[in-house]
Amino acid sequence: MLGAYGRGRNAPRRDVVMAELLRVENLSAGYGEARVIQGLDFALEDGRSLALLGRNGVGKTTLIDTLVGVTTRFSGRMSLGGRDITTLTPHARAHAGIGWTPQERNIFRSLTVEENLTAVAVPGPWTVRRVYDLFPRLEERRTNGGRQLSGGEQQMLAIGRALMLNPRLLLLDEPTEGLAPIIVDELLAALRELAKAGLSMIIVEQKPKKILPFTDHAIVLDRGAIAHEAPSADLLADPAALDAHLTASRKG
Ligand SMILES: Nc1ncnc2c1ncn2[C@@H]1O[C@H](COP(=O)(O)OP(=O)(O)OP(=O)(O)O)[C@@H](O)[C@H]1O
Repeated sequence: MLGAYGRGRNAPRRDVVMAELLRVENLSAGYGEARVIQGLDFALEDGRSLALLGRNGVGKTTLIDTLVGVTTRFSGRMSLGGRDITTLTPHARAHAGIGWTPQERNIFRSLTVEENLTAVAVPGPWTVRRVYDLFPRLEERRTNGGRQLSGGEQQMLAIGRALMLNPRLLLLDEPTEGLAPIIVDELLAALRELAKAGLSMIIVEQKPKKILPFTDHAIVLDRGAIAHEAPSADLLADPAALDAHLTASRKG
């Protein structure tokens, strides 16, 4: 039987199995003795992007921080490109390919924009030139110090710095939080471009409609567990169901 696109010589191969990039198994973690995320299982294919959704305080940041390696892990394992990274230090995970822009936008405030980008560079497809093409504002501000930048420019620089590490997986924690609408639009356009270019990403966001249009898959967290997961397009097509998943409280 022919698939929906048929199987002519140039028809897209819909049966190609993509390589798995990230696998998380039975992951429980938190801070000190407190368990915040519990028994999480999910995987992400290489070149795909994941929207991590959920209300305040459900554990989205804790999951990101656990992937980075800065929480207390109680159980479970994580692998990146088939390599077990569960017990690696945050530094070693960065080296293994995990890029991270935390909510606090970690940039060197005393360095210029360009120094921020070159200070962390690892050879690969992402160069200062390519970061400037993605964020033209940063090129205009290349000699400005980090503390002279607006909140939006700092966020662009934080993402640019993470890209300069040429990560295999980019983790973005609420990249548009607290920014002016025009900057939010610019940032979302850049993230859409990154997704289109096939960069693997996990993006934390409170407002799903911002990122569902360009991510592949979505997970809704509730009280530290996966309450729902679906293709982003399915959630976008059914706003009532999405709202129900976001507001529902898990029983038990
Ligand atoms: N450093 C910390 N030490 C102790 N508990 C923490 C710490 N950070 C977060 N928590 C707790 O962990 C729980 C989940 O917080 P987390 O920041 O992961 O949620 P979130 O879904 O990212 O929410 P938000 O959108 O508000 O950031 C909350 O109850 C929070 O109080």
